[in-house]
Amino acid sequence: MNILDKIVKDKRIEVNLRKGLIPLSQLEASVLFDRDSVSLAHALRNSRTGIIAEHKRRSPSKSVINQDLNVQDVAKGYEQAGVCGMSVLTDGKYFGGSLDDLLLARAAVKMPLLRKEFIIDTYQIIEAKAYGADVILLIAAILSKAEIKRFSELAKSLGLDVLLEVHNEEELHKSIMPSLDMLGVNNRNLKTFEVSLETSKELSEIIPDDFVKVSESGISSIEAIKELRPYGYQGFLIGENFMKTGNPGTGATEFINALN
Ligand SMILES: O=P(O)(O)OC[C@@H](O)[C@@H](O)c1c[nH]c2ccccc12
Repeated sequence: MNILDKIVKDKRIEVNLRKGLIPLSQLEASVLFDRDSVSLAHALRNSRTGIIAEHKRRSPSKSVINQDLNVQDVAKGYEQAGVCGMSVLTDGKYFGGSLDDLLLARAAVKMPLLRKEFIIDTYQIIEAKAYGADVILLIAAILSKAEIKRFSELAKSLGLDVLLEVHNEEELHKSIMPSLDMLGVNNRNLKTFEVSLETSKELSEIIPDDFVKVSESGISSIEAIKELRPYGYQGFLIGENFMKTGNPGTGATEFINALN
């Protein structure tokens, strides 16, 4: 079984347990459930730099990245750096994240927050809203076309933006629909962990212009961003390159200054 299948298998068990712990009605009664979301797609369209910075403690491909930081400090550092939004990993088993990380980041900053999660059930979208997210990620590799439609329409009805992630042409063709705001091309193959910016370049041509294009993973230099911009990318999702340092906010500031 490849790692992605394993993650999804564990996720189904986890979500079923969560549903038993916290009923939907309780999530919907959360204070944050009525909060007006802020749009990441809008921020990216109006940005000169387009950086989305991620909070990621560890990953299956890298194991430990940085376990010593405080998510609120990281969030504030990113916001001060002037990033367009922050991605918060909420998967515990493989990435060392949690919904509490999302909640704490929400308490610390006003910028758009993306719940970075393997979403396989509508329950997780209600959770995302209840814990303060503005954006959800949907991964085409683990969803059917009908699920992408149902999940993205639910997210839109809650005022959330949707970032749909693809890795190849087939996933892209299956996914194009009006209920998506942003199309992300993951430069890392989630099944093999191989990283190549060529993936973003190749798929850019077939992404319709109505979507904000985001290039994800393996971006570690200003040059990479300059290389990707001519292909129409307005968003760049960066995790490890910032998180591996003692102060991710400083890393993000240097990056943004160099791009401006
Ligand atoms: O740390 P990187 O290489 O900069 O990558 C960030 C982000 O793109 C990556 O964490 C990611 C992209 N898509 C995902 C889906 C699930 C978990 C993680 C991811």
